[in-house]
Amino acid sequence: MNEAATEATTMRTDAPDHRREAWATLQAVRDSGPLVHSVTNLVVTNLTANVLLALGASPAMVENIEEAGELAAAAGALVINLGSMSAARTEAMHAAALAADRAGTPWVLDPVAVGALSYRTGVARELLAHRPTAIRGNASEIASLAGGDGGGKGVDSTLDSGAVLDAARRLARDTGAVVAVTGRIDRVTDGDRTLAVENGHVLQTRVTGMGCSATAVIAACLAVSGPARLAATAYALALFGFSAERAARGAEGPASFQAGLIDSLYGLTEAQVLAGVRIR
Ligand SMILES: Nc1ncnc2c1ncn2[C@@H]1O[C@H](COP(=O)(O)OP(=O)(O)OP(=O)(O)O)[C@@H](O)[C@H]1O
Ligand SMILES: Cc1ncsc1CCO
Ligand SMILES: [Mg+2]
Repeated sequence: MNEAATEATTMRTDAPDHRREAWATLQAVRDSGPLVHSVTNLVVTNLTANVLLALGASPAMVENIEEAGELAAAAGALVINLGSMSAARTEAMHAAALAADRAGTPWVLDPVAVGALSYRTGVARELLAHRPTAIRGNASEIASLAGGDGGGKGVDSTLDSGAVLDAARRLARDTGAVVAVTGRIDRVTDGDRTLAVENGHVLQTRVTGMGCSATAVIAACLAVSGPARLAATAYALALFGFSAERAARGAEGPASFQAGLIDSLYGLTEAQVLAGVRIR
């Protein structure tokens, strides 16, 4: 065998089979039904709970200071989403993230509109002290959280995910978190390795809370994944994006698309995942 052929064989042998692993991750969520605790925003709470149920996880939205830490310690994973802020929610976010870190509960930060609004930008930076397992945001949010000028229009991005890859890698190295930048192509990095997830549909930009729901799916996958956190984050985004592609085929517009996405996640089969997941 010549050198090039040997290398190709080695690469094939060493490369994880992302499609099979993505299916195994979905099966693990369905089998174990992890409890996913969310401190999230007022817009997306119901959608996020229904996405998690369709996936096979068990959602609980608890955001009062008296209970947030207790649940975070007991849960399989935690989401902290900055979409709706108040002094009381900030306190509950800190209590939940602190408890998760102490208990070893994987937790995911969704830095909604960070960069666009200064109060929550400060809160997001403080929350990093509780060592998030993953951070998922759009390109403007991730660039801003990494310390740059990310722009942003309220909760929407004004940048492309590919344009902020260096910032994402830096944020991952600085925090120890897996960083996922979503957009047409999702980029997932641990600061060293980077995966690109090519699943998704443009209709996702016409329904609120698609990013927030993607964050919750990441949390559910991290609850069952063990140490392979970079891959689990990419699988979550691929499963969610592929479900969106399937839903878009039968949709008449954003409303039927949203309903179809929940149905599509619920019904995903092994054959569909093996044919549809696109990660490189
Ligand atoms: N142009 C696009 N084509 C395909 N998929 C997309 C596109 N834009 C976003 N997505 C997908 O939509 C989901 C949400 O990503 P997005 O970056 O829009 O999040 P977000 O801005 O945080 O959303 P929100 O704040 O409304 O929850 C991801 O799964 C992503 O892959
Ligand atoms: C529209 C909106 N406003 C605050 S949070 C949210 C949901 C999408 O991030
Ligand atoms: Mg968002």
